[in-house]
Amino acid sequence: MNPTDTTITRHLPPEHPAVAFGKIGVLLVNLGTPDGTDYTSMRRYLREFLTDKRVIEWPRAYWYPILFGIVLNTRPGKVGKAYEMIWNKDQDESYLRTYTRNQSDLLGKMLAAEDGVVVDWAMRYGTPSIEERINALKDAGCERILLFPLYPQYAASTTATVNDKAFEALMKMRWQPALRVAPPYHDDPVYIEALGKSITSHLASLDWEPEVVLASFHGIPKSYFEKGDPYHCHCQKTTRLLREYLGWPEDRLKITFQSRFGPEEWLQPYTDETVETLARQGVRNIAVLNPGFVSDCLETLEEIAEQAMESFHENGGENFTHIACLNDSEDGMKVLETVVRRELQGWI
Ligand SMILES: C=CC1=C(C)c2cc3[nH]c(cc4nc(cc5[nH]c(cc1n2)c(C)c5CCC(=O)O)C(CCC(=O)O)=C4C)c(C)c3C=C
Ligand SMILES: [Fe+2]
Ligand SMILES: [Fe+2]
Repeated sequence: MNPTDTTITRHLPPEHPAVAFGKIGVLLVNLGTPDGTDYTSMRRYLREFLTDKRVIEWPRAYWYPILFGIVLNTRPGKVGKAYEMIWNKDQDESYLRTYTRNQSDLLGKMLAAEDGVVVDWAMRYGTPSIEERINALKDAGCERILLFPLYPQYAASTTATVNDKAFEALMKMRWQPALRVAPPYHDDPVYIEALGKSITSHLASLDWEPEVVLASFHGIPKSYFEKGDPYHCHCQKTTRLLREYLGWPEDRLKITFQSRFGPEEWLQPYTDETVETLARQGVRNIAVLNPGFVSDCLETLEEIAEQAMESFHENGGENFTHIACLNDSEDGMKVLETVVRRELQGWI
C-alpha cells in the first residue's frame, strides 16, 4: 500500500474532530538571519545565535558576562552596518532568506507530481522558526516530515543544532509526525558536479584566468574538531573531489576557512591570511568560492566578495572574483531535489 493512502483511516465518524493527514512534509532549514538591520533586530538575532551551546561551547559562567557585557552591546551595530551593505532592498530582507524561500518554492514545483508532498522552509535562528513550521506542516496533515538541514558538510554547530531544535519541537507534541533527517551530502556526485560546473562557467565568463582558486569554508574552533566533529574531514573531501572533477593540481584549488570569531584557534589555513599572503607573494589573479554555503549571505557577499577582495587589492593583487553559491540556480536545485528524492524513498 502507498504509505500516504489514507482511504482506510479517512472514514471517521461524523462526531469525530476534524484531522488532516496523509501528507509528507519536506522542511528545508538554513541558519537564519536578522529580520532587519536595525540594532534591536540584530541584537535579538545575535542573542539567539550566540546563546546556543552548540555554537559557543564555553562554560556559561565564563561566556555570558562577555556576551551580555560586551558582544551584544557592540556587535549588533557593527554587524548591522555590514548587513545593510548586502541587504536585498527589493524584498527588504537578507539574500539568505530570499534564496531559502525560492529554494522551497522551486522544490515544491519539482515535487508537485508526487502525491501529497508539501515543501516548506524555516530558519534555526530568527524567523520563521523550526517549531512554527513543523506545527504548520503537522496541521496541514503531514504525518511524515523530512528535515533537511541545508549544510553539505556536517558540523555540530550547524546540523546538530537544527536537529536538536526540531526534536525539541516534537517534545511538545502529543501526536508527533515521523521525522527523518537528511544526511550531509559533501561527497555526493551531483553536488560536486554542480560546484565544478559553477566554477568552469564562471571562469569562462572572465577575460582573465585565476592562478589560484580558493574553496573557502566557514570555520569552526579547532577544539571542536579535536573533540570529534567531522566537519574538517567533510570540507577536505569536498575539496579533493572537486579538484578531481576539475582535473586540477592541489596548488590550483586550495582549501581555506573563514569567519573566525573570538580568541581561540580555528581551523586553518585562514581565508583572510591566505588572500593577503598570495597577493604579497605575487599571485595577481584569484577566484574564491564558498562550497559550504547553500546560499549567498553575509559571510560570502560581505566577508569574501567585499572584504577579501579589498584586502587582495591592497596587498598588490590585480583581479579578484567571487563565484556565487549555488543558490536557486538550476544546478543547485538539482542537488536539493536529488537529496530529497533519495531520502524520501519508501515514503513516495
Ligand atoms: C562563534 C561561533 C560560530 C561558529 C562555530 C559558526 C559556525 C558556522 N556558521 C556557519 C554559517 C553561517 N554563519 C553565519 C553568520 C555568523 N556566524 C557566527 C558565528 C559562528 N558560526 C556569527 C556570530 C554570525 C553572525 C554574523 C556575525 O556576527 O559575524 C552565516 C550568515 C547568516 C546571514 O544572515 O547572512 C552563515 C550562513 C557554518 C556553515 C558554520 C560551521 C560549519
Ligand atoms: Fe557562522
Ligand atoms: Fe580530517
